[in-house]
Amino acid sequence: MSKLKLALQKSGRLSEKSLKLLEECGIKISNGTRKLKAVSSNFPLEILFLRDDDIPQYVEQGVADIGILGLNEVLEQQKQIETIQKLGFAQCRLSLAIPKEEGYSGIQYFENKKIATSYPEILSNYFQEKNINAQIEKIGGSVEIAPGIGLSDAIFDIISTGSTLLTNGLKEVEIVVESEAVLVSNNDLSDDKQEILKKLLFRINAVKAASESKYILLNAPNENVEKIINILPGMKSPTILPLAESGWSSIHSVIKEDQFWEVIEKLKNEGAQGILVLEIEKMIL
Ligand SMILES: Nc1ncnc2c1ncn2[C@@H]1O[C@H](COP(=O)(O)OP(=O)(O)OP(=O)(O)O)[C@@H](O)[C@H]1O
Ligand SMILES: O=P(O)(O)OC[C@H]1O[C@H](OP(=O)(O)OP(=O)(O)O)[C@H](O)[C@@H]1O
Ligand SMILES: [Mg+2]
Repeated sequence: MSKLKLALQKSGRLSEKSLKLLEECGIKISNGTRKLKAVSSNFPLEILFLRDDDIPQYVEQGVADIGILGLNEVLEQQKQIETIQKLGFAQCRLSLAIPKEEGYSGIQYFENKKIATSYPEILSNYFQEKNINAQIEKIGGSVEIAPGIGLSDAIFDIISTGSTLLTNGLKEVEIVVESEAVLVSNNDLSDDKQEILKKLLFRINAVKAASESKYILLNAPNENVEKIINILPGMKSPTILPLAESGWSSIHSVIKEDQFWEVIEKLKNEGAQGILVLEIEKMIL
């Protein structure tokens, strides 16, 4: 039976979380992660550990069938591969940043300026779109240091917390790309490999949905149940069970992580008590 070949970053920002995702999908990797190749003992998957920059090329050529890497790298390399799923980790953005003491009134600032970046393709496309003529200086890393040493006027690089910018006396002025880890695939997978990919995606989606949601239980006086149900979005509709104490009900539902605090606030205002919030391990929609 054929195996699906998955390329992961060998070591770096994506490695640990990529392996954790596989683990949460119930996929065991038998011979450790130190080697450059590993196989799963309970899923038809073979794993190749590579530099993340090499993944698009290997997936395009079919050396690997699928891969996990940052959307930023996928967009920069423009290979003939398909981006099939956002994975919800390694969130960052590709932004333009300038020395913090400089005034900034808009994208025209960059006209005739020199910008250091490891993402020249994305940046030159962006400037072309905005009709800006600028000089792009490609460098491999430590981009934030470039203005400070007189190599460039500005930078275009990855920002997450902004602390690297701060340390180097820079400020973010334009967000160009919002990025996160994605799953990419070769364009011509065989039918049996597509079947395996479908099974893998089913598991990934269950893990992802669960991590984006919480299970909520609360008690409420019966006369407020109607109002509370309207606040809870839920998967279908909430479960309502009578409490031993008459006139009270227990309500169970699922809420989205990003609506969480707002929903809790409203529930309390409608008389909800004993609110419990639980992690969900897997969620099959
Ligand atoms: N500060 C950050 N916060 C969140 N995600 C980040 C951050 N920095 C980078 N990333 C994401 O993680 C990916 C890998 O980053 P990393 O720094 O490990 O890459 P690398 O140095 O190119 O590694 P490699 O040695 O494999 O080529 C980036 O392409 C980006 O998508
Ligand atoms: O906004 P921040 O949270 O400070 O993150 C941004 C920094 O993170 C990445 O570098 P990383 O720390 O991975 O080191 P690297 O330059 O060796 O890749 C990126 O290249 C930025 O320099
Ligand atoms: Mg790299």
